[in-house]
Amino acid sequence: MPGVPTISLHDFDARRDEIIQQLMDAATNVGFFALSNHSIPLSDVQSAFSLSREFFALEDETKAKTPLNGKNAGWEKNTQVRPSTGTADQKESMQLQFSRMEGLWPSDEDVPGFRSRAEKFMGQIQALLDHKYTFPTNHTPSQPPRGLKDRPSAAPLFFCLSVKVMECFAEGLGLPLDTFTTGTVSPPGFADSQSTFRLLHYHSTENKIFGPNFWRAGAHADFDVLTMLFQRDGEGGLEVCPGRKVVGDFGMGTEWFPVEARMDQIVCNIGDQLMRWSDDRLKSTYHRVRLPEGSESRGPRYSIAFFNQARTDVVIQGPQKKYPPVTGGEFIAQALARNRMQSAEVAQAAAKLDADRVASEVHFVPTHLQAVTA
Ligand SMILES: O=C(O)CCC(=O)C(=O)O
Ligand SMILES: [Fe+2]
Repeated sequence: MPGVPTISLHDFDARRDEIIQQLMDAATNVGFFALSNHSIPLSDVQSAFSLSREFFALEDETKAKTPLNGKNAGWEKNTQVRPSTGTADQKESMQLQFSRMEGLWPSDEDVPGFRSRAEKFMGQIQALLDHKYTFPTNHTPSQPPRGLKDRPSAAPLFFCLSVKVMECFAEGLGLPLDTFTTGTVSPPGFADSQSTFRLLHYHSTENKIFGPNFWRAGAHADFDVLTMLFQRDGEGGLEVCPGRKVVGDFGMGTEWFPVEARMDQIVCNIGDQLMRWSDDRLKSTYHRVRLPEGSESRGPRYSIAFFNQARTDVVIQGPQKKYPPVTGGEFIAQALARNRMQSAEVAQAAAKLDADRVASEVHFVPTHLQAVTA
């Protein structure tokens, strides 16, 4: 696929140095890459999509029993307005987290086994750290890099996929190996994780006519450390715009590359938190999901995203101290405030220009990454 390299994780331990090099190249130049031969079996990805389809097939009134809360979990439909468009994304989504989910799990009567099925898959992407794996929440980037062999033996870590990849980035940047992993993964008993698992359902566009500025997901960059996205074969539409530094607001007017939709690969992108944590070396990149065009299927599109987020109290600061320190909680709060202001301005301006272009139900609801007060 042009623009977005595919990186194979086969023989991970033996090829670790080569993989780190490839990840660093992709993250530095494109901000996006697809992982093949990763550790998550295809049958488990298929099961996760079955879970998603079972949930979204419920009546809206049933899904509304677990509405999007102020803490970034729950269900929303047609409410996410991107600052880049001023219109609502043509989708519904269900967001889940590792903690603070009281009253937000769909019941077994509505979707049998929803919680255990979701948590099993979430754990395959990002598991909880073993309780012995205790690191200070405030990392000191001046610490010398620690290699794999130096991991304290009393600190075993479940080798889930996101930990593997984030350790590679830490090592590639010359930071302590656990910088982004203990920075994002909570030990048991801690409710400070902000990582978010998001099931997405983009509506069928059969017999629908849209104005010029409607998108399945308007152009945006993610706020997190690392996003991992699962797609179904042939359900395309995701596009990326590499080169954030050289493009104008929201990456408009420059070249967009399609990303192939393959269920056997995981599309990953660097988010704003990792860009800042790396003093801008790794690039958070604009992306969007367009509506079907021409002879393409007008059917629905399902995708699943996992956002690896900095924990609320972890300090994000790069080794060169290019930016002042900020905690994971503050970072999200600031990003949301900016988003909210821009969304409101853009929606207002668009409404003045052409009222029909702004869906009547549009109102701002916090995006998938929301400030969390522990
Ligand atoms: O569904 C997709 O392909 C992308 C979703 C996305 O970019 C997001 O939710 O941040
Ligand atoms: Fe995104």
